[in-house]
Amino acid sequence: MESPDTDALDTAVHVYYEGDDDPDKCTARRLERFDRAILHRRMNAVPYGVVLNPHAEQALSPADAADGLGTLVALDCSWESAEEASFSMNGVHRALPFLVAANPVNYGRPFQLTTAEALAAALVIFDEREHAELLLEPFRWGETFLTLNEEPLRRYAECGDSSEVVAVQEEYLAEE
Ligand SMILES: C[S@@+](CC[C@H](N)C(=O)[O-])C[C@H]1O[C@@H](n2cnc3c(N)ncnc32)[C@H](O)[C@@H]1O
Repeated sequence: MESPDTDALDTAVHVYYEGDDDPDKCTARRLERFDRAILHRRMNAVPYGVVLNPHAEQALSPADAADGLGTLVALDCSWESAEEASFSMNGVHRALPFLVAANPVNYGRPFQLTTAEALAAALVIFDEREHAELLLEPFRWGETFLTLNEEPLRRYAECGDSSEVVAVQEEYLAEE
């Protein structure tokens, strides 16, 4: 698999890597290996951006693309250590709306996405579908994530702000 032409990608993808999860299953390390994301092992090296934080009060929307100065940040750690206090990076913190995981560990489970799935979802919401496809290319289940969430992702990407995203999300939650 070739490295992507990074000049063609708009949003820069960064990950703060805590390294407490199973290294063989870790999606952040695979993103780094295939030049899909930049990993940081020190918190003070993480750039300012939109921080994907499941504890954030506000849902991610297309309106956040400009606030993050073209930078997306995820925290790669185990779910056990992903408590609120771990998300101390500087930036605009946002939670992803209802989406389901496609990875074999959590297939079909809502909200608890891998780092790669979360970053790809944010890119689609920021209208960077091709970038999301490239990011997920190194994963067997990558395309499945986009197919499984095709409709909600398209609808979230059409929203104007966070409250519209939450209104769309309510429809999916009501079906659960
Ligand atoms: C807790 S780590 C788990 C990583 C997993 N070990 C892996 O290999 O991908 C997943 C990260 O993806 C992002 N993420 C996942 N689900 C999210 C959601 N619903 N809202 C916001 N960010 C989310 C967060 O940055 C979170 O810390």
